[in-house]
Amino acid sequence: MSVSDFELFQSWRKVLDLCALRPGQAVTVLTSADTNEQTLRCAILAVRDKGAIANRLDLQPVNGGTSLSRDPLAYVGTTPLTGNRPALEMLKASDLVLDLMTLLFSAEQHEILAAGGRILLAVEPPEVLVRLTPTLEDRARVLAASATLRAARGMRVTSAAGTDATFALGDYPMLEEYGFVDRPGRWDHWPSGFLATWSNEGSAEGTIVLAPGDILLPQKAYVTAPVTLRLERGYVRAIEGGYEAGHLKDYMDSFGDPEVYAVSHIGWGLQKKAHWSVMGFYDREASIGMDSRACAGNFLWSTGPNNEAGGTRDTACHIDIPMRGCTVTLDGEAVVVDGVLVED
Ligand SMILES: O=c1ccc(O)c[nH]1
Repeated sequence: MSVSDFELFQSWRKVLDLCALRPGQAVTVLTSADTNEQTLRCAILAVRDKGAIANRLDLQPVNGGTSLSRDPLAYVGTTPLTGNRPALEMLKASDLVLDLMTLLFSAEQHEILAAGGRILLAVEPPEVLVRLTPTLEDRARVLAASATLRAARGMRVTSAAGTDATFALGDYPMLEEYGFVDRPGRWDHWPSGFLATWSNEGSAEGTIVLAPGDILLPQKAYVTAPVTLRLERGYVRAIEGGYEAGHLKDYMDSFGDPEVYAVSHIGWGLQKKAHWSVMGFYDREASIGMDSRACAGNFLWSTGPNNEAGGTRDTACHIDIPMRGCTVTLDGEAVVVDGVLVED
């Protein structure tokens, strides 16, 4: 059900406080055809309430006639900023960009961050934003886990369903998502609360078995029967199973790009306010499924691009796969056991 403007305004104010937005700074709210009007309205009110400048940059949508899904994370890499230098320069000149459109996995996002910009993505429904308003405790939990992951040289994931996969670590930076952007050059996503990195190129090996209840995004599907993915030398080399395996393969093959089968970011959920069940209550297009990506104790892995981590692979197909009931170890030390976070 809906939240009031006042509730969403209050959440925006908390988030902008956590972003250390100061009076007189320039904020650009980036919008397009699918931007939620209430989120936009309350964001601008909160920016003005902080005494900052509130600009809006509305761009024409792209990819709609190419993508097979309306989910903004289903077709990544090209955005309304691609080839749009005037718009890019406005965002690079802003102290804070509130992305209500979705720039994730784009070269333009990197150019803005490299110029010292800050970008906060916020495209979930207003009630999800309010329910998952970030806190300093979320940041503390993500950064503590990040210190452990940064020091690790290997990740192993196992499950009762038959998953046993290994990934070498160390070549890529951390993807620390806690819901606000507290320093220049940082991107984050509200709502979130998870940690990831990329496995060293060519190192992902083993078998991942999706068990009933594991999730495919952007399909927004809980798989109902086992789907087995064979990993060799950093790529998914085979997808075995029933209808859901075929549907996943058909969708990935539709891009006509072998790079879609590369293993992308790997990590685990740390958000205790996020719930596995939420996706089942939403129409497929009503949410991008951040509860599934962030809920504490999941193993979240993905396929496709690595440009977000400074790599050169910018394939447009990105699949996120949050799994339950996994055990995740880093150099032999467990951070998740049977789908439950190991708490210090
Ligand atoms: O916040 C996000 C969302 C999707 C993704 O693949 C990474 N981070």
